[in-house]
Amino acid sequence: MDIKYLQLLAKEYPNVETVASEIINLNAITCLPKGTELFFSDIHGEYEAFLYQLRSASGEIKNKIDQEFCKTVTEQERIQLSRLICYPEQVLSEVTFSKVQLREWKKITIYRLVHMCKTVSSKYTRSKVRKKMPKDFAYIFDEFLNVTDDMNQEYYYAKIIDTILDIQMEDNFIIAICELIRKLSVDRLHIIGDIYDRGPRPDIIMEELHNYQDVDIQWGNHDISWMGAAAGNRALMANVIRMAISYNNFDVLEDGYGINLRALSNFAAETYKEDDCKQFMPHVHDRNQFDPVDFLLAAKMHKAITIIQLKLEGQLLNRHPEYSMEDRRLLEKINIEKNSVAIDGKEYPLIDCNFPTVNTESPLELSQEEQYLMDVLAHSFHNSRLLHKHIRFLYAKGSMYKKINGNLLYHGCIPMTEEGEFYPVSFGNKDYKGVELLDFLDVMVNKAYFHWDNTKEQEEARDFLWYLWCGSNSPLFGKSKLSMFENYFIKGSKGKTEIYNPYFRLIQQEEICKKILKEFDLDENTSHIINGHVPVRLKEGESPIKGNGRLFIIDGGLSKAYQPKTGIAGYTLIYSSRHLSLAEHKPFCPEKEDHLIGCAPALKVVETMPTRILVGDTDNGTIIRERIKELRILLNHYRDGIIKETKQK
Ligand SMILES: O=P(O)(O)OC[C@H]1O[C@](O)(COP(=O)(O)O)[C@@H](O)[C@@H]1O
Ligand SMILES: [Mn+2]
Repeated sequence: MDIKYLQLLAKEYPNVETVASEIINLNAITCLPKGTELFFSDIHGEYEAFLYQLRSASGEIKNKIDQEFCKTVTEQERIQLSRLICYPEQVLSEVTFSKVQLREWKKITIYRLVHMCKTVSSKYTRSKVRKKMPKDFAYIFDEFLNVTDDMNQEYYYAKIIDTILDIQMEDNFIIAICELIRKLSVDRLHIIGDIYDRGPRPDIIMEELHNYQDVDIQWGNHDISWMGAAAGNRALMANVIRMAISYNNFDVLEDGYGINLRALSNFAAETYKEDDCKQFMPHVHDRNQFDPVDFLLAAKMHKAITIIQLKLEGQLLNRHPEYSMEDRRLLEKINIEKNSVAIDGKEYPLIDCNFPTVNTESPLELSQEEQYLMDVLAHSFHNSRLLHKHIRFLYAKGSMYKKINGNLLYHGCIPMTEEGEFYPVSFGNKDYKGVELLDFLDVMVNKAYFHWDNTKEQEEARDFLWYLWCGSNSPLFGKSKLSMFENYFIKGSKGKTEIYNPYFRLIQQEEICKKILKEFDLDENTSHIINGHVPVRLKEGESPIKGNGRLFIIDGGLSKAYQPKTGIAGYTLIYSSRHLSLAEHKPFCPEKEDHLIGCAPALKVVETMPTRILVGDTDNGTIIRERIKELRILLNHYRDGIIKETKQK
């Protein structure tokens, strides 16, 4: 081993005693049960439901409360305790007792919370628990968690609680301990893409994730679309604005990210003055808390930005014949005299033929006003601090795929041929497929945002994010086309079908799932693939479990817009030291008083581990063993006098 590396290590562990105690500590950690991992996908801006599922650890907290207190505490009180752990500020503000009763209630509540905290921390080392503790109460928590049943200790414990109440710090204490219980209930969070679009406030979700310690994200097509918009791709800027307006989500744009929509609003009101914009009515009414927008004006803005997007996409496709998507330059395929459009060789009548800004000579050219309003929007995207904070976070924690503890996570698919071979996708002069394809795309995604030199290469990478959003060979999209134009302008369902990549059919076969796992260098007999992207239509008898349990699709429709299709409100996957379970969520209805009672997910164990999984069996266990090896070498170097010890005072 490199002596220079050992000398660096010696700075952290300067003598035999410090090395020895770290070796003992690390060995002990490998024998603890592995922490619980929670998997989410396709959150789609539904911040209320997501925050509840995250804070309740997908029902795990209530289960633990039931296990601990089912014999001594009523169901009603157990529900109240779980609600308190999720939303302490709110529950504390709601309790109505007399002064004496309130003190009693708070005292008992603190005892119960401390008990819960001990239960959920039992899997971790003291040091790990300390790291998760809110700083303000760290000392008291430490005392509580390590108190024994000895009589004097009990007295000491009661004294601390009385003092907390006497000095009126109990609410702060309760809020802090609830946060600690939540943090200890989930060791690691995996987000398998699509945080953005459709639902009202993805920015609030991003803020919550930003404050979370251990999280990884696998980018979804909707996330990539926002990343591209933030990187400066104007077609994607138009796309994210169009999606937001189509769901009447002005708050995320204006209040959340400070995007200035005034130029768009003025332009739309003027240009589409005589147009009822029927095809462009937002899907949702009354959504915005801040500055609600007139519904008809929203429809006009929606149409205005859609036309701009179609122009910008056409221009982008002109720059990139290699995408082989000329057939998507649909504004050029409109026949104004006949009021029709040619798609895939067929003529379809248009249901909306009012295109006041489209110049038939050069349909893809922006009018002067459109150009101006795009400049205004681009300026906002460039300068939104919060947007860039969130996008940087997506980059820092995100990737095209992740391998972790025997699971392979990615949002959409690995493009395949009908025969089940990895589909080769050409970029430049090279073909990429399988794992190589995803690795290559990861580099491209990073280039698009982080190379600030505005070279042609970066421009290409930025345009490429648009391809990842909707290109047929994009693993994040995985469909033959995105029928945006067709959905707005063609009547009925003809010509609108988006055909899924063969992957989505082939994954029913265990052999195909095993082939993918092998491609990613994972054990084909024990590992799993976890995907999102395609809503699982439970209502129609579809199952989230594919390939004989080798693959899970956990997009069950957290997005409200998709719940009528799926019949439920999403899945989360929970991987504890004993089980892999699917939590099937019911729609989140905060307007109902007892919603948290009806809201508990149905839990289904999909795999029981042959023996309890320990930290030593995880990826982190491998890293720890490596570290122990290095520390042992350092220990020997101290003993042989090759490296000199520094004694601490
Ligand atoms: O239902 P919406 O929000 O109008 O969006 C429909 C579009 O969204 C997509 O499904 C892509 O989004 P997903 O990644 O969530 O599936 C397109 O294929 C489709 O055309
Ligand atoms: Mn998706």
